[in-house]
Amino acid sequence: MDRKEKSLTGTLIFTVSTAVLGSLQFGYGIGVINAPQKIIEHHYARKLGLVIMQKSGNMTEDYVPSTVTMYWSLSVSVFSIGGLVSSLFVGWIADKLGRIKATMVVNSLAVIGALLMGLAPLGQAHALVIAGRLITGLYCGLIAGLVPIYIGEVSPTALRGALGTLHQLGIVTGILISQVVGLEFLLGSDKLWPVLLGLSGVPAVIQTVLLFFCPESPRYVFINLGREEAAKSILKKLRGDYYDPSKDLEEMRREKEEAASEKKVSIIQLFKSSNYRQPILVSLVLHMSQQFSGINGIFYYSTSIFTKAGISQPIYATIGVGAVNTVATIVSVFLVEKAGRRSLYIIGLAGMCICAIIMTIALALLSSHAGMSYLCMVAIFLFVVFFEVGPGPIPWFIVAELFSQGPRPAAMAVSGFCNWSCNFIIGMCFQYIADACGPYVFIIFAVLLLGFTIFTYFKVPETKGKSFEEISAEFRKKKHGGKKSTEMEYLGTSSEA
Ligand SMILES: OC[C@H]1O[C@](O)(CO)[C@@H](O)[C@@H]1O
Repeated sequence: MDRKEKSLTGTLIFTVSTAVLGSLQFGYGIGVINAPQKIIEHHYARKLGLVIMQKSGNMTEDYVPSTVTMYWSLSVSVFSIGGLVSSLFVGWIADKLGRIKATMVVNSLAVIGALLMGLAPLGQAHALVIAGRLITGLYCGLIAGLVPIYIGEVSPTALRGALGTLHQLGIVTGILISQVVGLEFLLGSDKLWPVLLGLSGVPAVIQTVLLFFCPESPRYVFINLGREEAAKSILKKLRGDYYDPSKDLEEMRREKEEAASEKKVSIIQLFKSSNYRQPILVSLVLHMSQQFSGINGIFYYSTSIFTKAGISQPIYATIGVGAVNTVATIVSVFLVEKAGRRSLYIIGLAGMCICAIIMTIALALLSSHAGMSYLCMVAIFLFVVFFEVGPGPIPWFIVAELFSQGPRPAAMAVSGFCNWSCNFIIGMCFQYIADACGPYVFIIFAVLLLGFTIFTYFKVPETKGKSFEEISAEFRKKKHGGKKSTEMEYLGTSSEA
């Protein structure tokens, strides 16, 4: 491997750090709504003129009227609906405006959403928060696709996985920040919750300013716009003055020629063409496995799971989950270029499967055996660690690796849509399944995780350290010469880089 290919230049670090401000905001949007639930529900009730305290005997008890619960549920879930809808437009906006301008335009949604939520107490709070969450969701659906596309296209091959993992690191850091600042004695109070929700627009403003100093994706400039000289000077900026970009340019030139015969690939063509059938299947199953691993069962309901498991300070245990999640993702940044995507994915899923079984045993024996609450807590922490080893970060960037410039944006859109849909399903159903299955809820995820592990073993290719061209060349070779055909045949000639 060319040593220079691995070197991180100041411009590359600056560019990728600017991009992941979008991921940070996505994470903040996921996490921010958990802690202040009670406080905001009370605010809605007061504004709506509904009584929220009830006297029972000598005690005054909390009572949340069903209208308030309905508005609250909507405030939470409308975010995913926004993400689900907008994720389908990622490809269109990324190609229409380019990666940088698209991100700038999309940032305006983040600011509008934040303003609506931050100013909610001045009007009909519930309506403004719901509208703000919807617009923030629309923003997140787009940014969750734009960031990995852009990072994948500016990164050198040898660092594509490590830098791609930074998207997930941004997400988990955003979740952790929102958990901490959402504590009641910080911003999760009756007075400051609008600031807590409104803060979500700040990274978008900072990012928009910084983006003026970031180069456009060289692949977009060359392959989509046909400006070879401009792409060359961007590559020199990103890789350093002494870097010889001829190899990259040659690779892009071939990809451009292919793209010319291939034309733009729409979402429908992605499903129709047999060339894309296998990679789109792998992409969708990976995103499904990320969400149906049950990770958000933990993230959305950890406080109630910890309470059931008998942990005394559940809120802090939840923040502990956020912290462990962040540390594990940092470790993953360093592992992904060493161990490879495929092996980390298999280890991650299999590890989560074992943890889900341990969690089930611990929850089932909770009342009869001392110490089970600690076993349960350890299993939850390890479940999260295994998630961030592979299933957390990899689906976001491997889709960009499995497709060339033509179908990449459409593939990202469909995969993002799949991720949001599965996330929404878990968010809506987990509590009902947990109520129905009691301590056995995680058995369902253990079974799914086993299935996903087997699928990964047989179907997911290794992409570490390979250029798009190398990947497809290797598989063409295997297709024609090897005894055993491999799953990578599907990259086919027309989807090559
Ligand atoms: O770190 C956990 C978080 O990561 C995601 O899967 C995104 O990659 C979220 O859905 C989840 O809340």
